[in-house]
Amino acid sequence: MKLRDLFSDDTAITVQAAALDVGGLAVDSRAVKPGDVFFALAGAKTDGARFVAAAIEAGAVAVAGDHPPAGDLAVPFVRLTNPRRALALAAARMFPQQPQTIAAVTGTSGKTSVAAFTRQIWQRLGHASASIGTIGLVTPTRSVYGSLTTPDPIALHRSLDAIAREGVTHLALEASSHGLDQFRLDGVRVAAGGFTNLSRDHMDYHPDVAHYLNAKLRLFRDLVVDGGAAVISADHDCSAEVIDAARARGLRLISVGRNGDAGAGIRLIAAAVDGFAQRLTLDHAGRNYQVHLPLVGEFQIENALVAAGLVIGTGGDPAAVFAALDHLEGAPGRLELVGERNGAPVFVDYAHKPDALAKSLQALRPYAKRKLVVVFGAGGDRDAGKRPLMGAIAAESADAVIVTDDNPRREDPATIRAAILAAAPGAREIGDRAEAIRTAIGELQPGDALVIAGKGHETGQIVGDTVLPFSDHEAAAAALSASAA
Ligand SMILES: CC(=O)N[C@H]1[C@@H](OP(=O)(O)OP(=O)(O)OC[C@H]2O[C@@H](n3ccc(=O)[nH]c3=O)[C@H](O)[C@@H]2O)O[C@H](CO)[C@@H](O)[C@@H]1O[C@H](C)C(=O)N[C@@H](C)C(=O)N[C@H](CCC(=O)O)C(=O)O
Ligand SMILES: Nc1ncnc2c1ncn2[C@@H]1O[C@H](COP(=O)(O)OP(=O)(O)OP(=O)(O)O)[C@@H](O)[C@H]1O
Ligand SMILES: N[C@H](CCC[C@H](N)C(=O)O)C(=O)O
Ligand SMILES: [Mg+2]
Repeated sequence: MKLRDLFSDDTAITVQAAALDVGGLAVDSRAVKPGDVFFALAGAKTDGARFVAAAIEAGAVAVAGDHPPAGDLAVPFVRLTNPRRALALAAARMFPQQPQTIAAVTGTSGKTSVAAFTRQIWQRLGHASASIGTIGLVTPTRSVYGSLTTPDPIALHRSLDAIAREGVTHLALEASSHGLDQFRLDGVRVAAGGFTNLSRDHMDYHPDVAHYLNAKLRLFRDLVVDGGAAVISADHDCSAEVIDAARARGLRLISVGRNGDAGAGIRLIAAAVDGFAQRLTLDHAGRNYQVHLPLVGEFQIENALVAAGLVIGTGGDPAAVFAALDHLEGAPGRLELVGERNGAPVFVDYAHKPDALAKSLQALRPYAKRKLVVVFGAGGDRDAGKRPLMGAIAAESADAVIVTDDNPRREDPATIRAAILAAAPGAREIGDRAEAIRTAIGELQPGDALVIAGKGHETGQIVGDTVLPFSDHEAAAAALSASAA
């Protein structure tokens, strides 16, 4: 590919540079291969411009960025006003194939679940379907774990091209606020955007909630294609603002939930817990549908309806879509029932932020006739403000609380636990997560319910820079079999 072909026509490039052959794109000097264009990006920790010499040394044939690096440059420099966006658009040109139908979902909680549900519904409707997000890339034939919820644009466009060539026609993507803010999804042809909810998260990255919401609104303002669909949960304080953003673009609005529009949207008329499932009555386009949703947790109704809306908004037959909800499987580690002791159910959940923890405990209350027990912690090198909030929520909504470690990273784990414990009177402290899980399971009595929150699908405990193998699923299984012996 020629350098010229990577950029929009209004990008100034000398005639000589325009004809350069380009082999690939790189944002990290350590990943540059001979023939690559190096994008020097100013980041949260450092400035890519500092690594231009290293990139050229590694074989970069051109450098792109918003300011030329100091000193003489041995290769052409392409000046860009928005290098992160230009990078994503260049990646879309370098990896041109995409699944025909792409839906993206944002919101503080529920993205992974909605992406998984959307993939499952499409699959049941007969489409080769994939999802990309926190649990990685999942296609009909393979599952590949990735470290980011929304991958960097080079990795993302490479994956889109690869799965399209493998025959995947439908893709559900998670759009994180970091991903939207950093233009990681630009260049993706998004046919439908989904929005679940907004609560406190990532306050270590976004200066305030307005900035956080604005990042999420980029999905509707900038990314969904003209004439595309906007599927918005209508039951929250922020819903009206999101709906306004979608309307301003003239997108086809599908509002869902108790306040959803029963015409174009999906209105939840009634919901009742039925064992580890829920019975729903829905109205859509003048018809009434009965659904048996095989999932625990009221919040999963929101996720299922957003997913249904995304499939309907991209052409799915409503009756087939609602019938497919009866077969949904939860994403791994999202209020997943992993076993029971003395008749008390044990769940693994990914609640690692205040609202998710509140919703998770609220969802499990009907299953705890005696004590609702929670084991959780909070991540190091992440928003410290959420720690006391989560402590207070646990103390208020659970009957027994064990505070433990959850990826302390470079922070002192005891300090993190202390911040939670200060707001959770009566809570016990057991730093070692396996021991905390063993203790909680060992104490379960008939009528209790336990949720082990915060790590969900994760398979490691990050201590310092080391990832120690750890899985709540395995720790719970070991404790359950030990207590049964
Ligand atoms: C804070 C953040 O989001 N950082 C992302 C951002 O990095 P950055 O540009 O700020 O990085 P930086 O370290 O300041 O470096 C600046 C530039 O110098 C380059 N560099 C640096 C060192 C070097 O030797 N050579 C070199 O070229 C870097 O590659 C980078 O381009 O852009 C990178 C490329 O896209 C991302 O990999 C990186 O994600 C980091 C690893 C991260 O941990 N992000 C998390 C917080 C994140 O994005 N999370 C969200 C939400 C999760 C959720 O709630 O579900 C996600 O989507 O996963
Ligand atoms: N619609 C919802 N409303 C409130 N809480 C939810 C909702 N959906 C899921 N949760 C809670 O949030 C946790 C994470 O759910 P999920 O992984 O689907 O969301 P996510 O937005 O992808 O989260 P993350 O940003 O951490 O990847 C669940 O385990 C549950 O505790
Ligand atoms: N994507 C989120 C996941 C947090 C999961 C939790 N287990 C933690 O480590 O805090 C983050 O990186 O902030
Ligand atoms: Mg996720």
